Formats: sequence, C-alpha cells, structure tokens
Amino acid sequence: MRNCAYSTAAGERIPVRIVEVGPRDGLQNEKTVIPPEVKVGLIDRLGRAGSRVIEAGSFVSPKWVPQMAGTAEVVTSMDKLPGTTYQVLVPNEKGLESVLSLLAAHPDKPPIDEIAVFTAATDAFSIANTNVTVADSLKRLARVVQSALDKGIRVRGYVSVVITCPYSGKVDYKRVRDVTKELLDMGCYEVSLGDTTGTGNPTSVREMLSVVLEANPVERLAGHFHDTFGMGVANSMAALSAGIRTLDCSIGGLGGCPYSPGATGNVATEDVLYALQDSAYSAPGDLEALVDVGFWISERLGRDNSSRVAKAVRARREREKAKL
Ligand SMILES: CC(C)(COP(=O)([O-])OP(=O)([O-])OC[C@H]1O[C@@H](n2cnc3c(N)ncnc32)[C@H](O)[C@@H]1OP(=O)([O-])[O-])[C@@H](O)C(=O)NCCC(=O)NCCSC(=O)C[C@@](C)(O)CC(=O)[O-]
Repeated sequence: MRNCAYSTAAGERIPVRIVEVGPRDGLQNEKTVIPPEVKVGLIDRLGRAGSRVIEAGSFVSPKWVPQMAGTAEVVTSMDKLPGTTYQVLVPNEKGLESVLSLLAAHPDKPPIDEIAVFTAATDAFSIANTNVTVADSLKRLARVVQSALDKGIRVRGYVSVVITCPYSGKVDYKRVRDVTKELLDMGCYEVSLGDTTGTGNPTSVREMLSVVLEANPVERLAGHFHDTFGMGVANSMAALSAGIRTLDCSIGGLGGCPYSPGATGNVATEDVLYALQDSAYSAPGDLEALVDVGFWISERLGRDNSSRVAKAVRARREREKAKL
C-alpha cells in the first residue's frame, strides 16, 4: 500500500492519523435514500484504499437522521479489515445498547471497534442536534462513556461548533476548552474539535486551539473541519502546526451536518492527503485509489465530487490518456 507521503532526504516524517468520516458525517446529510449495499461498498473501498480509521455509521434516532437507519446491517455486512479501526457514533444509552447487542451477537468477529459520542460548545446547537443542553448532554454522555469503558470499548468524543454556532453566533472558546476537558475527564481517549459550520480560518482555528490547549493535552485532540468557506485544508495545516496529529476528513468532501444549515461537507480526504505530500507529515492512504473511491460514491449519489484534488487528478488522467 503506497503512503501519501513520499520519502525524501528530510528523514523521518511525523505520522498523522486520518479518521475517515465520509460514511457517517458524509452520508448522513444526503437527501436521497442510500441502500445499505452502497454504504458497505463505500466502507470496503475505503479500507482497501488504505483508510485506517473509518466512521462507519451511527446509532441515532432514525426520526432525527433517517439516512443513518440500517447502520447495524451495514456494519455486519462490511468486510472488516485487520489493522483498520471501525467506529460508530452514538448519542445516548439506547445507541450504546444497539452496539452492545451487535457485539454480543458477533463475539468471534466484533463488527465495531469503538464508539464516538458528541456534544457541542453551545446550548442552541446541542438542543437542535440532540434535544438537550450541553450540561444535560454531558450528564447523559458520562453514563454512556462509563458503560462503554466497563465493556472494554474505547470512546472518542466530538465537540461541535468550536468556532461559530449557526444559531448563536461566535463561540466562546473557553466553553470549547471546558467541554473538551469534561469529555476527556469522563474517559474519551480523544476529542475531535468540530468546525461544524466551516466558518473558521487559520487565524480563528489557532486562536481557538490556544484556548483549548490551556486545559487539554494536544495529543488527545483532533481537528474536524468542514469546508464551507474553502478553508478545510488551510485549517487542517494550522491544526498540525499547533501540534494536532489526528484529522477528520471525508472522501470526496461528502456531507454536512443536518443541524447546520448551509454547511458543506468535511474537508476532502484527497485534498488533505495531497497537501501532506512531500511535507514533514505522513498519512496513510493511497491517493490515486481514494480518488477513485470519491468518484465512485459521488456517482452513486448523483452529486458533484467536492474534492478539488480529485478533479485535478481526473483531468490529469484524461490528458495522459489523450496522449496515448
Ligand atoms: C439524541 C436523540 C435520540 C434525542 O431525541 P429525543 O427525541 O429527545 O429522544 P427520545 O428519547 O424522546 O426518543 C425519541 C424516539 O427516538 C428513539 N431513539 C432514541 N434514541 C435512539 C437511538 N440511539 N437509536 C434509535 N432510536 C432512538 C426513541 O426510541 C423514540 O422512538 P419512539 O418511541 O418515538 O418510536 C436525537 O436527538 C438524536 O438521535 N439526535 C442525533 C442527531 C444526529 O445524529 N446528528 C448528526 C450527528 S452529530 C454531527 O454530525 C456533528 C459531528 C459529530 O460530525 C461534529 C461536527 O461536525 O460538528
């Protein structure tokens, strides 16, 4: 498997972990119903193209996010590759119960390795997304995290709207810092900081991180940048410069958040891998193969591929073919 960073005389590269959120964050916002076999096809192709951490779906209320119904079928049908971590998002104890029943039903081949829980930096977003304030969501999540840890399941955390909230405007970064700390203190191994609206730029991302880092170790943070204003790659690089070593990305730039009107998908996986080429960082994933995966899923969804790099690679391939 080729790695996106090529070796140079510069020596050892700093490994960056990429969490591929396309099958969950990407697909959850799609309007058309996506059959489970397409979701499975996407996850399997991502794994074969070198994605090493894949968020495969979510166990949320199908009334709130219909597109994620059927996650149980998806995770029990996918080809779970050794060396790849598969996670699902859960909002509450009911979601965790679904995960635990699946694990109990498949003791020899657990379909899921870990879960992710989520809250927000503002009450307005938390209520829109999960029907409870941030304080109430943290109480609920503390129970979920403890139960998961008791069963030996690792838990990742998300904080949404770390820069701007679509309902209450500019976010107080101290709130991001404190909510992040609560998630880490309750046992999340890592917290992913979500610029849900994609309004951040490298300056605001750096400012936000400097406040969050007052109370949280950088090695337990991840960056999750939506690309609404085209800043996803720049913000990812700013996060790496601040010491973050895990980035969430979405193949083909799929997605958006159902509770962040107008926000586009996460920064495209292909764009981040291209930005890391020949840099001080290395990340897993075969860029050429991932470009194919991005076009494969975009075609199935009848949508444009949002990755600038994928489009440029396709254009280069067409030029090369024309020369033959
Ligand atoms: C949290 C709730 C459930 C509260 O929703 P609620 O309506 O307050 O919950 P409830 O307990 O009153 O239950 C309502 C119904 O949902 C069912 N239900 C309840 N829980 C579950 C469950 N786990 N799985 C399946 N069904 C569930 C429950 O059984 C009941 O069914 P009924 O009796 O009416 O038939 C709801 O608000 C919800 O599901 N929200 C999820 C919203 C969501 O998925 N948002 C997108 C993910 S977060 C995100 O994208 C941001 C992130 C992470 O990517 C980072 C970033 O970019 O910012």
